[in-house]
Amino acid sequence: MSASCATPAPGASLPGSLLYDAAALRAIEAAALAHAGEATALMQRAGQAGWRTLLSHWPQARRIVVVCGPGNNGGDGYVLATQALASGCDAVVVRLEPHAPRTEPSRAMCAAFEAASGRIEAFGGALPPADILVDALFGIGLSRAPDHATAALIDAINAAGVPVLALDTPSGLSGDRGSADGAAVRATRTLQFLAPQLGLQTGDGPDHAGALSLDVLGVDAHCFEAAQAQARRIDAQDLAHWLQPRPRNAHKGSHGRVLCIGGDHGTGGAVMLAAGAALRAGAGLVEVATQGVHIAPLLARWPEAMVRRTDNVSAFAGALDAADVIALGPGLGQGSWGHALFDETLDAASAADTPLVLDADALNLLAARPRGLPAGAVLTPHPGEAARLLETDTATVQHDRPDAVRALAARWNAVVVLKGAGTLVCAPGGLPWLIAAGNPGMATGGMGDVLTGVIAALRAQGLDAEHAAACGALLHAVAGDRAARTAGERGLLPGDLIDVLRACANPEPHP
Ligand SMILES: NC(=O)C1=CN([C@@H]2O[C@H](COP(=O)(O)OP(=O)(O)OC[C@H]3O[C@@H](n4cnc5c(N)ncnc54)[C@H](O)[C@@H]3O)[C@@H](O)[C@H]2O)[C@@H](O)CC1
Ligand SMILES: Nc1ncnc2c1ncn2[C@@H]1O[C@H](COP(=O)(O)OP(=O)(O)O)[C@@H](O)[C@H]1O
Ligand SMILES: [K+]
Repeated sequence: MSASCATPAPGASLPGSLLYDAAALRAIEAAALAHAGEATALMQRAGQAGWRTLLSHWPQARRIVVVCGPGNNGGDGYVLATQALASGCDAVVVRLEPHAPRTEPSRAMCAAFEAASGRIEAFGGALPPADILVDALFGIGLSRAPDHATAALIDAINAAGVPVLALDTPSGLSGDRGSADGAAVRATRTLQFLAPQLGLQTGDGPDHAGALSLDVLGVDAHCFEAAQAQARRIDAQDLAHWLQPRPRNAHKGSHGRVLCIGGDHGTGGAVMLAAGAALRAGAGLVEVATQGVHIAPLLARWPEAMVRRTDNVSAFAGALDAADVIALGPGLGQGSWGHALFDETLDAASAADTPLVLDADALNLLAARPRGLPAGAVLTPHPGEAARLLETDTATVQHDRPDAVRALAARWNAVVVLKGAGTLVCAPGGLPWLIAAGNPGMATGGMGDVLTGVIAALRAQGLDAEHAAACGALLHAVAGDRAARTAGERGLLPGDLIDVLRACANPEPHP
């Protein structure tokens, strides 16, 4: 195979930044306390950072209502409320009766607030009038679903119709998993402390966390060495890491040959989308094996593609042999035609060690008839397909997306792209990648087919399976964002992404 995109050498620096879970944050906190001493000092810094964030985003706010919980997250809230009072604002703390402070530092911060004549109100079903609400109910110490009374308080925050600034975590959301077991605050902005949490950026995380800020609370960089990262976050800036300018001496053979297989009767568009995306993402040659009826429309749209009619399987054996990468699944269906192509393709790819990208019905067929995959296969399930591949249900996958993607990669010994808000990409035993791009306009039929073509094209251009999947999911999401910028998210079509793929696949090189 060719190499017009290069996988970084082992040991080379990787793009992006690290994301953590609560256990890692506790480890950072412990390291920080071992050096900086007082827990109250960190809490002071957290509350002050909260106040600075509030002032910079809502400088006009005068009536500030801080909802405090029983732990140290509540302690941060008392510090913020005390700062607000000192700045001449009207600051009120609201809490549930059982949520009086339970930790030493939060008791001290509550006492300081009261000593500054701060007012504490018990929540009786309605919140006082406010210009902004501060959510200091629970942070990383959330240990169970909120009970009835707490859920009523969270509902009141969400119904208040004013901006909500969450401290550390939107209360009720798991910052580890990106899901909530019950009521959860929907914040306008979340100020994270010490290090960013993975759960705020995948699944339900983005809808609950809103915009994200981070304050490292002045903690020394070496304290982060104690923490085990949970994911590596990449965004549009990171595309240039993989998509560097091509060598001037390149030829079409340098960029690999992709074979897209799929498109049973009624779903021919899927394989056309995959093929078009593979072309626009830079594959040197794209061949399509599909039902004969789709060939004319396919060539009308993509005359650059080569086509193979596969009314019977033996008709495309030569294409299987010639391919550098095979993308199997878009529009494949689960009928006898799809079954036969699935078996034939997996047999051929296993015998020749040809890289595979499996999507859609190829994943459903795989789940129904499990078999080993050739090394370096990429699977691109949405949560429903992921559930079938894990023999569970979609809700269980979405309840803990980081766990699901790791389990899928281990179960199938393949690189897995778990699609949806905050797409996660994981190689067996590896650190997942979090794709910090994409938008709900992409929740339209056919978007996944485009992703399949993009990943296959990058694989054909020389990236290894993990990097082709990570870079491909990122490129696809960045194209989705670029296409949405022109006319909005609603009505965004897979073809709109293909139209902008080329512009996104040629980023300015980093200086
Ligand atoms: N990690 C750090 O270094 C720092 C932590 N700070 C703050 O401290 C927070 C963590 O503090 P804690 O460990 O005290 O945890 P939290 O304040 O997040 O919550 C734990 C408390 O809430 C209770 N609780 C948990 N789930 C509940 C539920 N569903 N219903 C009712 N009660 C529930 C627990 O029993 C415990 O009393 C962080 O999120 C952050 O806001 C900051 O003060 C500064 C530094
Ligand atoms: N809310 C969202 N935020 C970001 N990306 C999304 C969102 N919804 C869908 N997408 C992306 O759009 C694509 C949809 O793929 P898929 O569900 O397989 O669609 P289809 O099977 O119709 O082609 C995936 O890449 C997914 O990550
Ligand atoms: K909170």
